[in-house]
Amino acid sequence: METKADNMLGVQVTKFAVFNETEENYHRSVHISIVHWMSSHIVILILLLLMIVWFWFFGDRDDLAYTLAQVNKKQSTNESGHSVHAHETQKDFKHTHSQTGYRKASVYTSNEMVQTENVDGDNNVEIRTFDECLDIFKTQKSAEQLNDNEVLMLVKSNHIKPYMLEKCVNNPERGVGLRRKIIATQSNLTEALIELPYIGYDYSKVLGTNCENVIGYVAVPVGVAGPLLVDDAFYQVPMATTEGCLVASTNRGCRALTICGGVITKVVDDGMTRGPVVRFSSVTTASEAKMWMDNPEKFKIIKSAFDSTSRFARLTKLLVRIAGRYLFIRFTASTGDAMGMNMLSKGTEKSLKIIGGYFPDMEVLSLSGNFCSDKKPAAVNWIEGRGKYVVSEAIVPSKIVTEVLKTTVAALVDVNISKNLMGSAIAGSIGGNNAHAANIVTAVYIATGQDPAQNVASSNCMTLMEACGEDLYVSCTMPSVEIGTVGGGTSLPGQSACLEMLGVRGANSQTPGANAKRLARILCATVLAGELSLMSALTAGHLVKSHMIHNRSAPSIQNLESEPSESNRQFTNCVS
Ligand SMILES: CC(C)(COP(=O)([O-])OP(=O)([O-])OC[C@H]1O[C@@H](n2cnc3c(N)ncnc32)[C@H](O)[C@@H]1OP(=O)([O-])[O-])[C@@H](O)C(=O)NCCC(=O)NCCSC(=O)C[C@@](C)(O)CC(=O)[O-]
Ligand SMILES: NC(=O)C1=CN([C@@H]2O[C@H](COP(=O)(O)OP(=O)(O)OC[C@H]3O[C@@H](n4cnc5c(N)ncnc54)[C@H](OP(=O)(O)O)[C@@H]3O)[C@@H](O)[C@H]2O)C=CC1
Repeated sequence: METKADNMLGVQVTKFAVFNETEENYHRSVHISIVHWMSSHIVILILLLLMIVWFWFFGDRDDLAYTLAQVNKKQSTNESGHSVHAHETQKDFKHTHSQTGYRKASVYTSNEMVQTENVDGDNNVEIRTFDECLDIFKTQKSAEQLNDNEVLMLVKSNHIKPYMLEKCVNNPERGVGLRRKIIATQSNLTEALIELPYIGYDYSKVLGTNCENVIGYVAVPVGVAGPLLVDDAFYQVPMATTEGCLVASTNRGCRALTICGGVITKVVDDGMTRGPVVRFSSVTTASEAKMWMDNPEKFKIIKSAFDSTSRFARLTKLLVRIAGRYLFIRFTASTGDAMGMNMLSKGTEKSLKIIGGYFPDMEVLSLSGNFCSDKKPAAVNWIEGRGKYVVSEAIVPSKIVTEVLKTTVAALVDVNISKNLMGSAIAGSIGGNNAHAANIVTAVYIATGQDPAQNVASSNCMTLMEACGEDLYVSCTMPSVEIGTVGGGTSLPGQSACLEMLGVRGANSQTPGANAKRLARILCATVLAGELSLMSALTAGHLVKSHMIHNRSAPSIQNLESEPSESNRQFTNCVS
């Protein structure tokens, strides 16, 4: 018979309860167990030391730092009953390996990312008096020398605005961490924030450019579609998405297009727009002002004011519409490599001041009067264009249509007419004569730091398919691609890496605007790839099957269903 008992060291001591066992025998068995326990731990320690030495010389030290931090964390969790102060641990990572702060952040477990477990600050750190802290803050004009508790005290007393924390402590990441503590306490969000990472991001690039009141960042997976042959150059196109199947599909389109000799693209027009609304005292002065602005000589006066606001923005056109005593003036300008919305706003404001000098009764109601039209569905962008006006085309041999796309030329042409032309007409669509241009536009926009809200007009697209002998002629026309390689989110670390992949990062020093145009061409060619693949899947009846495989096999989704359907089970089994 055998029983087990736990001793104080946590070692399980096996005690043989024999009826005639003596006290001495029992003590001997305890000693033997302790010696066994110690020797096995010594062996583990030696192995650990050998691993450290190996990693130090041959391995990725960053991973080693991570492993050691895990061990430390476990120890301190055991000792204190709660997790270690993650901030310190992760700060060490950043110093160990400059590039890894960013990389490691994505593999932190929930507990390592949490900055809110001690929401009132560090209780072990001494706090100076309120007056002392305020005096330091005021004389140094900075809260850098104050500890977290002291900074939080000044926030509570309204001496530091929570949205100014980064500036006040002169440390963007510390500022973000402090803000998380504040909102965790105020709004009881400690648990909610656990899985929102914030460590290891270069917030110095964000401040004043991309986001305010920052509490972290959301990671989006980036897939790659390619190689795609566009105008005799090969590209690997980054796509940030959470829609399983989208990258696979675009990749299939890229494969078909690249085998068949690639895509030809052209940018046929280029001009970002801003359309203010102004009001006059009567239709008489409003119409006089319209005629004045339509006069090419007067246009020169407006242009000179507009162009003075930027080294790159150049006014090319004015489109003036009258509605009673209101005028809607659509300013169009080329904007170099920038998408150009800030530039257009700046130039338009200056121009309106000049126009106001000639028409004193003109009242500027709003710098944006929705005639631009930015981030809203509008026919004006479809008809007049906005940003880059791009077209792409390819001829796909019938053999590739059959072998790579698993369909036929006739079926594609047929479904393109009934779905993308007739179906969109029936739906009353404007700019939506396509299958899923928005899918590709949005994924590339998120990856490359474009303004994702501009997927509205940027996704305007007409997909055309025709039989060309036995082969397929396919084209995409996109009149309003709002895109840039400088400004906005394009200089953030991950986003600029994606632009670099395409060879279009930043400003083109020789020909300003060439990088943005190239990016627009690559986008239009990638849309063509996406259109080709989805249209093929639809004609072949493969849409649902492929989404069950690529879009629904994560365990998290399966757990949502108590009883998986027969088809789900079938496809999940297929994948595993
Ligand atoms: C999923 C496929 C591509 C399978 O398509 P398939 O032909 O069965 O795949 P395959 O295994 O024969 O591979 C063919 C090629 O596809 C690519 N490919 C294949 N698998 C992968 C993968 N895992 N990762 C990367 N690339 C992949 C790859 O290029 C591969 O070539 P290979 O390199 O093997 O020689 C196909 O069924 C498909 O394209 N389905 C359509 C899915 C789609 O386009 N979804 C988009 C979203 S739908 C939507 O949101 C819009 C909608 C539908 O509502 C709009 C509307 O109203 O129309
Ligand atoms: N204000 C608004 O109405 C709206 C703003 N936005 C936001 O606007 C931002 C984008 O504005 P945008 O005007 O594109 O960018 P920016 O505001 O960043 O302006 C671009 C800056 O880059 C400079 N620059 C340097 N090299 C070049 C080059 N080769 N080509 C063009 N510019 C160059 C420009 O110089 P210079 O100073 O000489 O012009 C300018 O200062 C995004 O964050 C977007 O989300 C979006 C919609 C509306």
